[in-house]
Amino acid sequence: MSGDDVIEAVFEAVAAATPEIRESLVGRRRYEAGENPSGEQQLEADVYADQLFEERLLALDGVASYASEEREGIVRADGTSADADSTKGKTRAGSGGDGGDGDYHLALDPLDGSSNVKPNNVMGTIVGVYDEPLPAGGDALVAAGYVLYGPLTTMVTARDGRVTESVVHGGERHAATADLALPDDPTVYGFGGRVPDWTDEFAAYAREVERELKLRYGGAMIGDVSQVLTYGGIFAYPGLTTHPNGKLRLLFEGLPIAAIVETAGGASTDGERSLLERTPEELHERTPVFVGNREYVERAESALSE
Ligand SMILES: O=P(O)(O)OC[C@H]1O[C@](O)(COP(=O)(O)O)[C@@H](O)[C@@H]1O
Ligand SMILES: [Mg+2]
Ligand SMILES: [Mg+2]
Repeated sequence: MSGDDVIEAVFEAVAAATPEIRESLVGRRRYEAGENPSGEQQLEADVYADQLFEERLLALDGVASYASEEREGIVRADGTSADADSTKGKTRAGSGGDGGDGDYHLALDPLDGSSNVKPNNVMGTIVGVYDEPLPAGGDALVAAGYVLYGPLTTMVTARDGRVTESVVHGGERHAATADLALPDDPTVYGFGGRVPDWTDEFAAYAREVERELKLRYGGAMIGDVSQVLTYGGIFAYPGLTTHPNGKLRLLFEGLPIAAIVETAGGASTDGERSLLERTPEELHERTPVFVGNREYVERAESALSE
């Protein structure tokens, strides 16, 4: 199986699981299941989606391992697992012992914005396809995609320098926009974190942006980034005075979303450099995230360096 075929099979399997994910929410909307490795409350829906994707994706030829925001360690296709500590600071040479025959390693946020399930607002699924054992960096990210569970189910994928949006119906993708690009005249912004926890530098930047763009913030990164991809603008979950690395996870959220936005002609930063230049030291490492039109990303970088 060629690399392209494996990536296609991964996206196809993610799309095929979406009717079951939507259906699963009916009975799993309110029940809390524990905490994830980042110390956040998990819903039963988070756990269900994680298990479903693990099962479906590890069954694909060419997939060596699976990691997700909802579990501590990595599961390999050969049935072995590695805990998060044993992956810390690992050397990235070769893939021997990292999952058997497959060349691809998947990092998923099974349900992004799952706190939106209770109020019945949008949420997503994020997938990053890496050609090195996890935790790998932007240079090893060969494809990325997300599903948005909104009034429609849509899927956006980035690979080979192109971003495609599809409508998913009955678990199958129907191409809607073959070459998605960020609009040149940005109109929306969405910033996460409590305003009192913003740094002075970020607050000053936010004041400027507020005067130029209109607020669109829904509490699921995928929904907020979809606003930016559609209308142009900037999404940020900045470092906070209380949490300098913000909330979002580099491997599961920051890198795939940066790859999608950059491929669509936009830019990303952690405040200092493109997220795609980063390699996480740890599986669940957090990072500030800024994605959107280049002008707004560059202005964020200069505001934060003051
Ligand atoms: O509730 P807040 O602080 O606004 O945080 C919202 C952010 O948290 C997230 O929900 C975190 O993702 P998960 O739901 O996958 O943990 C992002 O999607 C979103 O951008
Ligand atoms: Mg998330
Ligand atoms: Mg999640």
